[in-house]
Amino acid sequence: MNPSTTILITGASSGIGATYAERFARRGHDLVLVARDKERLDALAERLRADSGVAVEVLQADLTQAADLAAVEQRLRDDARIGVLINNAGMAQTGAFVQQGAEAIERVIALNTTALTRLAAAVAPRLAQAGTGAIVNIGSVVGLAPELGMTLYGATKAFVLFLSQGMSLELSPRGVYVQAVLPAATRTEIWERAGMDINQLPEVMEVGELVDAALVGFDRREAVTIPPLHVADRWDALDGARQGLISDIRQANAAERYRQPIGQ
Ligand SMILES: NC(=O)C1=CN([C@@H]2O[C@H](COP(=O)(O)OP(=O)(O)OC[C@H]3O[C@@H](n4cnc5c(N)ncnc54)[C@H](OP(=O)(O)O)[C@@H]3O)[C@@H](O)[C@H]2O)C=CC1
Ligand SMILES: N[C@@H](C=O)C(=O)O
Repeated sequence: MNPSTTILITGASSGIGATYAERFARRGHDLVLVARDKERLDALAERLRADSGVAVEVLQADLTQAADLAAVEQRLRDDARIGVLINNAGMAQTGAFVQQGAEAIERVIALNTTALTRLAAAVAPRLAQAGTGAIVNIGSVVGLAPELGMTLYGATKAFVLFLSQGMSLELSPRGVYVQAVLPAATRTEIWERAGMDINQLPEVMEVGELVDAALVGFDRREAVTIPPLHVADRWDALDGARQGLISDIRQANAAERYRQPIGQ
């Protein structure tokens, strides 16, 4: 990737986003860092400028707020230097589905799906026009596993995977790389913010290991990168089975098992 490409990272004030910022700064890229906590963003920006000599701009935004989201969209549309979007900002949710209140539902969907989709949609036409660039969407293995007990959060992450796969099919022929990254439990603040104790989890990946693995997938131009999945064939088999369904599910007549017996 051209080192003059600027990378815009959402959720850059901590965890996975801050680690992406550090790694891309080391690669010599200028950065635009987006999150709500300006003090933390400023401190990170100052450190990255000093350590790596790159230009780092801070864009304070609450991506669940219309005006802030619109400002980041505008920046992605207008700034031709930005060639990569790391669509990372997200929040988790705890509790059973029946315990979710309207406000919490709105917030998690607004951040994990609406903002992510709108930012991708803001930058994609310009990248497609230029025939280059990349969009990285951070999903989660929870989006593959309703059994993990995070129904609402997992649903937003299933959305991220579907969106990324569709975007990849549409945009890769136009020169734009789209990657879905699916971490499993990773040591960041997301757990505490959602009121969960990370120490209760059996397996937790360190954030540096997660982002470095995601970047190996990025450099290989993988469409879906699942750092904790050791046997890559398992994903290939799952996705292959899904693709195998496509011709089967496009039928004009209901399947035999759904037909009413004649006379009833
Ligand atoms: N850690 C894990 O176990 C896993 C994480 N993920 C995903 O990784 C992504 C990053 O999370 P992670 O680094 O773990 O968690 P963190 O809580 O450390 O980071 C979340 C980031 O999102 C920002 N953010 C939160 N709310 C908003 C908002 N309303 N507007 C703008 N920015 C916001 C936070 O900054 P600020 O508070 O300053 O706004 C912070 O920079 C998320 O999408 C998450 O779902 C996926 C699988 C596993
Ligand atoms: N962020 C985690 C849940 O809170 C996950 O996706 O595993």
